[in-house]
Amino acid sequence: MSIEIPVGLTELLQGYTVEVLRQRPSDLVDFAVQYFTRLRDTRSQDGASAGGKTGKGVMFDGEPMQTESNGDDDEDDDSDFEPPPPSRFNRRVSVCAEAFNPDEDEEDSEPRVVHPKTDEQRCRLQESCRDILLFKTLDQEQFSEVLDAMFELRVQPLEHVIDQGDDGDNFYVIERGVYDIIVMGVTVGQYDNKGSFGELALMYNTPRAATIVATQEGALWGLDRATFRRLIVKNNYKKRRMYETFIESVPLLKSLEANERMKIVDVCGSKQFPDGERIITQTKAGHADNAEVEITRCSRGHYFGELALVTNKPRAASAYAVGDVKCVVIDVQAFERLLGSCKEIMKRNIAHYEEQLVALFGSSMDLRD
Ligand SMILES: Nc1ncnc2c1ncn2[C@@H]1O[C@@H]2COP(=O)(O)O[C@H]2[C@H]1O
Repeated sequence: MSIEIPVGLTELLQGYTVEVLRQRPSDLVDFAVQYFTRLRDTRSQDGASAGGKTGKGVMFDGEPMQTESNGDDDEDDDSDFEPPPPSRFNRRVSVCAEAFNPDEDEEDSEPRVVHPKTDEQRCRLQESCRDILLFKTLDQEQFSEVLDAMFELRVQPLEHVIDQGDDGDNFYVIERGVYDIIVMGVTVGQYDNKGSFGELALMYNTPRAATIVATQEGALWGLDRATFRRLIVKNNYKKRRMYETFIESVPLLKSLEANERMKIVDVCGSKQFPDGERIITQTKAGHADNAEVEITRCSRGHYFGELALVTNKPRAASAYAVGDVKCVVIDVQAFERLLGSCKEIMKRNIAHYEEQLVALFGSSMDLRD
């Protein structure tokens, strides 16, 4: 007898299973009722079918859980010096739950992975990696090792680069193409010709937290799990120590749990700007004569750049470095994922911005969403 599996059943059950593994509910049936009710409500609200677009709302309200090792060591066996580009169709399949402890990581003993590249490829790769925050704390030698290990990947429209629930095989940097981010069947965001994804499963040894689908033909650079862990995750460990005290002192982040703050450290990078350099550029029409007027000055522990992300509107002001400036930066997807609970605090600040504008210009701009 042949049994036909209905389209979508596997993804549906996989989504549920991933959430169970992440949240470990005490009652699986109650949890299933909540999970599927929420899924149905979200879909009917958005009027979208599975994978349909819903704008920028974030469904992901908890980070993947870090679990203890099950002692089941199924690491990739990357013993070749020049391995063929890892296949997207030959993925790690078991749910891996190793504990995160870079100091005990045995991957240090693995040989270096090198995918030879032409000069032209290396140029394109370097350009794509220029603004990748996770690479910002690498020293020159480590960065060069990362570039050596990366491999080129062409993707076709509708191709799933990552499926939610899978084990993490690679980290990806976008060279070009637009990619949907889908969580539990709902599109929660999009990468548009820049950025990177696929770090969470490799950092925390958890199943993939989202599905990533190419909406058009595109090009990516992949970095294998072993190299990612050996260089990026280990470096992040040091980064945690470096930024811990600073992040703890930022008033906005005080409402977060300590482990939530550490996740911000994991994905943040630092950027330096010389005196006078423009850090963000106003893209929203300003006041009548368009002359630039200083509204305020930010100093250590303050934040800026959040308004456009909270309101989904163009940048309402420019920011310039006064003296040499070092900023801690996170990208928009991490902002959505990790700072959701701080958004209310940020929104409260909008009233303050509006008051500043009224004081300066006699009227405010429409800053709200
Ligand atoms: N809201 C989101 N929830 C989960 N993952 C996201 C989200 N936005 C972007 N991603 C990326 O999607 C990737 C899916 O694989 P990973 O879980 O390894 O890492 C994830 C993140 O890099």
